[in-house]
Amino acid sequence: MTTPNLSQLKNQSLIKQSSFVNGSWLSSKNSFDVVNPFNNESLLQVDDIEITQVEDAVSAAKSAQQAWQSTTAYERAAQLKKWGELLTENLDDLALLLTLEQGKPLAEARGEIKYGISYIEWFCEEAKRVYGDTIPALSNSQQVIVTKHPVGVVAAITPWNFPNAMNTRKAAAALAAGCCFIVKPSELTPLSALAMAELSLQAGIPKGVFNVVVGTNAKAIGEVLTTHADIAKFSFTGSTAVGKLLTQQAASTVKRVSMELGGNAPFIVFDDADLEAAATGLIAAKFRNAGQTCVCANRIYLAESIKQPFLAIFTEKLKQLTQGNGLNDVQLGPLINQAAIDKVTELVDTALSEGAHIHYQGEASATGYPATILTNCNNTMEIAQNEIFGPVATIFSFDNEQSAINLANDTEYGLAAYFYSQNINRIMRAANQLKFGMLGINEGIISNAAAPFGGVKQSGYGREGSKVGLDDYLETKYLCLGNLSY
Ligand SMILES: NC(=O)c1ccc[n+]([C@@H]2O[C@H](COP(=O)([O-])OP(=O)(O)OC[C@H]3O[C@@H](n4cnc5c(N)ncnc54)[C@H](O)[C@@H]3O)[C@@H](O)[C@H]2O)c1
Ligand SMILES: N[C@@H](CC=O)C(=O)O
Repeated sequence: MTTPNLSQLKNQSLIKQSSFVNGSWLSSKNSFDVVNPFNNESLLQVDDIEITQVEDAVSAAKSAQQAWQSTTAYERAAQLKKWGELLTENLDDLALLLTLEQGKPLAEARGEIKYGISYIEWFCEEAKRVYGDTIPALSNSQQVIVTKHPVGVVAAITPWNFPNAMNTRKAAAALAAGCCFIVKPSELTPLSALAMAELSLQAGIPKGVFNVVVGTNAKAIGEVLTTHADIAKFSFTGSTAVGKLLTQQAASTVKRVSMELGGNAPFIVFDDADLEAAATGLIAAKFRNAGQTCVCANRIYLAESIKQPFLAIFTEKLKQLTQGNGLNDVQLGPLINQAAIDKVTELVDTALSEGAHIHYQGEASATGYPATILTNCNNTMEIAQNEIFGPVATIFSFDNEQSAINLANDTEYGLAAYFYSQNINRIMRAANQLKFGMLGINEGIISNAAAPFGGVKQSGYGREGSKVGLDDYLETKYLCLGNLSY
């Protein structure tokens, strides 16, 4: 077994132990441990930011805002490009750091870093495409022009499950639009964000433009970031429960708000599906990051007529996945911490008491949860209405197309949904009726910087990535020029 250790990083300058504000590394009185989820050992102690230092970060971003928004889109794009290139040069180290603090297998960590970089690459191009409008006027003596402007300082809070990409997806859009940015990553995975800050410094991004505040007092830090009058926009990725609270807080100063929240994705296999392709898609959609992904399949609806053959193929594929230390050749890493294991255990135990059966269960490492298939599930079970966030596939069945769609929509969430069918008419009927922001149709992996990522219902609002991804960071101004004579 490989011994997890930060000393394995080739570029030791990526290992940072304190918040990054105004181009400098802050020190504070208290510190906290960043723990490797595979063995629960401390990787590093990181300074726990003081609240006055979070306020300093806001002041730094505010001071840098005018100069940053006065740069041309081409200048901002060049700086972002350099940042992205440095992330690429350090891809191996960033992936190792990510696996050490988050646990996902190294191959997935590499994939996440590339995915994170793809947002930087995308937004440095989109920066050059912030267009306005001219609109036909009400009279010949008028000209009507619409211009776009950065909203101002942006603050963000991000989760532990994608410690790189959830930061670049927001930061690259904000910086490209001309907004200075402060992010509070999860206290469970601050090291990836701090390594990104070091590379922003090396890329020459001016001080105050990109700031990272790390600390354990999420509530107090969150209060500053959601209520400070000098922050114009707040962007959150995390659970729906915390998102609701932060939305309320941000209302006190009427901030622009984006919410990328939890999901409860249905995965429907219709009777005309290619079963082999559907089982491969389900392995990807369910077991990516050991099931700890907002778009992970959470409820698997199988047409009664294909249930047994599909389960046979799916179970065989699942048996091939190995679990353990993400630094070794495994497909399933640990869960993030004991609380996550306890939550999955409780959901499974409750489902069993409500009538579910264990169809398959693999072996788990001490800090993982075994890959599990539960059959005989129904929508009234607690496990059907909650994000499992673990490697547990819950199997439901249906007898006709409309009931599958109705069951899939029977959730307060609306992030992603998946379905497999080879009938184009059915595909269009289902696509039109499913109430989700993103659909994987005969596809289990939908992440793409060029596509609009986001949900409906209690999965939030706003879209990240794509040609609309800059909109949340821009104000629209209407200019009505009158009394013209020409
Ligand atoms: N929709 C998306 O794009 C997307 C992407 C990734 C994760 N998620 C969701 O994130 C959740 C998993 O992440 P998590 O467990 O880190 O979520 P979480 O909501 O517990 O925490 C997210 C962030 O919020 C902070 N936080 C927690 N309580 C806070 C408070 N009272 N005030 C201010 N900040 C607070 C945490 O420190 C962390 O940085 C899942 O629900 C998942 O679906 C959604
Ligand atoms: N997996 C998502 C992030 C949510 O967890 C993505 O692909 O962007």
